Amino acid sequence: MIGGFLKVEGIEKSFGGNKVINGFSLNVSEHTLQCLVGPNGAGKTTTIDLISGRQKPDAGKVYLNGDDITGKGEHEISRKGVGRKFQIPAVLKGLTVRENLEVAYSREVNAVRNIFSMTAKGCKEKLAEISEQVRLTQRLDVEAGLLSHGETQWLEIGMVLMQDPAILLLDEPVAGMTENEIGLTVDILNTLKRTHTIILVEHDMGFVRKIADVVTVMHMGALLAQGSIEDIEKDERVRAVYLGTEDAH
Ligand SMILES: Nc1ncnc2c1ncn2[C@@H]1O[C@H](COP(=O)(O)OP(=O)(O)OP(=O)(O)O)[C@@H](O)[C@H]1O
Repeated sequence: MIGGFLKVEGIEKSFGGNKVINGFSLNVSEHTLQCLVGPNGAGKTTTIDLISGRQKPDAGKVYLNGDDITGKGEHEISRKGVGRKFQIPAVLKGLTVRENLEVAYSREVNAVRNIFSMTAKGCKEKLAEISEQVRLTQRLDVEAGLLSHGETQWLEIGMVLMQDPAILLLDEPVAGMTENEIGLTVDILNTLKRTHTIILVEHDMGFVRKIADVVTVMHMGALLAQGSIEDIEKDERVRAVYLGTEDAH
């Protein structure tokens, strides 16, 4: 499919009379990694909330592969293939990495599953493939509570992948990681984007430069600019909103 795998059209959201998303639109093509950047309070996380169903838009539309998912519940949107990883890990610390991945697989719900993947794989095969993708093959029998911060984040990505998402939403996945872990995350994401569609909220432009196919800049709940990282870094309007903030590195 060319373009428009996820379409957000003119969404709006207010909290207590304060309009934080103001007619924002987004168009994400299949098998691309699109980074959502912008200064603090620009509305990035709220946008992810509106796509994933955690919040409902006051106006506008959200389509996944042509299917109108606007205002639907979080679970229904998740079943339709929107996989979300939160900033705070939700792994079960007393279970091993393998068990966490198995639990994530069994959470996957009924007949609608695999709607986007033509070859439904068994849990074992899938677990082997995904643990390889998130660099945890050597750690499968380790208790999740003993993992490093970076490994915990990768396990969470793996758990979302076990549910066969059509699109993956990641909110600041490298926050708190070491340089080495960030480097490995770059490799993981650059491999994943060949087979997955990913929207990633990020502050660190150095990281964005290494992974993004398309960069979308939000400012005050609206689209400020969109393009390749080179275009974005040259854009005077983008420079102006980042000027004086520590995000611009
Ligand atoms: N549930 C909520 N209730 C009230 N205000 C909210 C709520 N969620 C977000 N906001 C406000 O909406 C605005 C946008 O917040 P949001 O978290 O989406 O921005 P962001 O671009 O992700 O910022 P950051 O980079 O700091 O995470 C902020 O002013 C925030 O305080």
